[in-house]
Amino acid sequence: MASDTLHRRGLMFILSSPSGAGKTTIARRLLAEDQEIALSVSATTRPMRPGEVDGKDYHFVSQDEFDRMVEANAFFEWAHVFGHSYGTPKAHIRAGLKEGQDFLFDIDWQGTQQLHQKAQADVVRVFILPPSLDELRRRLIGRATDSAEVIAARMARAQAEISHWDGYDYVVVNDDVEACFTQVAEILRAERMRRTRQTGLIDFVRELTRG
Ligand SMILES: Nc1nc2c(ncn2[C@@H]2O[C@H](COP(=O)(O)OP(=O)(O)O)[C@@H](O)[C@H]2O)c(=O)[nH]1
Ligand SMILES: Nc1ncnc2c1ncn2[C@@H]1O[C@H](COP(=O)(O)OP(=O)(O)O)[C@@H](O)[C@H]1O
Repeated sequence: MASDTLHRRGLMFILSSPSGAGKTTIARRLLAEDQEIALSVSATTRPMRPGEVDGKDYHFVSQDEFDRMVEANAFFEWAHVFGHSYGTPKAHIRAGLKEGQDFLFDIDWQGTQQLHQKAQADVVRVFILPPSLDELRRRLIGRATDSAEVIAARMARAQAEISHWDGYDYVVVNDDVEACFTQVAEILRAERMRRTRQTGLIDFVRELTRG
């Protein structure tokens, strides 16, 4: 058996950042260019933004529906962010990981801590920083999806979110988007090669060294 065809477990690739630093941009690009990773589509109670698609970017649900999912233990983790509820549905993820499917999670630091506690060996945590707070504000304004109040609230939260940077395995500054994307893609590539994920390696090495 060639070593590059060995079976491996899927990994949980988490991207977090202060709002506006560019994680959605990087995540969409990764999903478009890498056929082996699928988005973990979160449920949220926040209103849909122009350009977003229900079921693709998020499952947009009412607060009642969200509360029912919490009751039914349907989430891996969930948290309140900017006055709305966000949660990672369990469905498909566990089975997918076993079959070698990688999942991308665009979740905040609270969700990252919870996933890491539950599935440490499968989790890779990447934090994206903006080059400056001024540039972060420019990006939030330039994105033109939020009111002035919402932008102010996101800016007010930015420093608190950045303070969680040391709870991540990798930290990447998104100054030039191409350079940032390349770094994130390289992290993913290297993490896939980790010995502990190569579940077929034990048999391969046994075969290799027999006799
Ligand atoms: N804990 C947790 N956080 C989430 C989840 N889905 C999204 N988030 C986070 O919620 C925050 C707000 O997301 P969003 O409303 O899409 O705005 P964004 O900051 O512009 O991406 C971001 O930090 C997301 O990473 C989830 O399922 N769980
Ligand atoms: N490296 C970059 N340079 C300039 N603008 C960027 C860069 N990365 C992302 N943006 C822009 O900044 C805005 C916020 O990015 P987005 O991906 O929505 O951030 P987040 O998901 O972290 O809130 C978007 O309009 C996006 O096009």
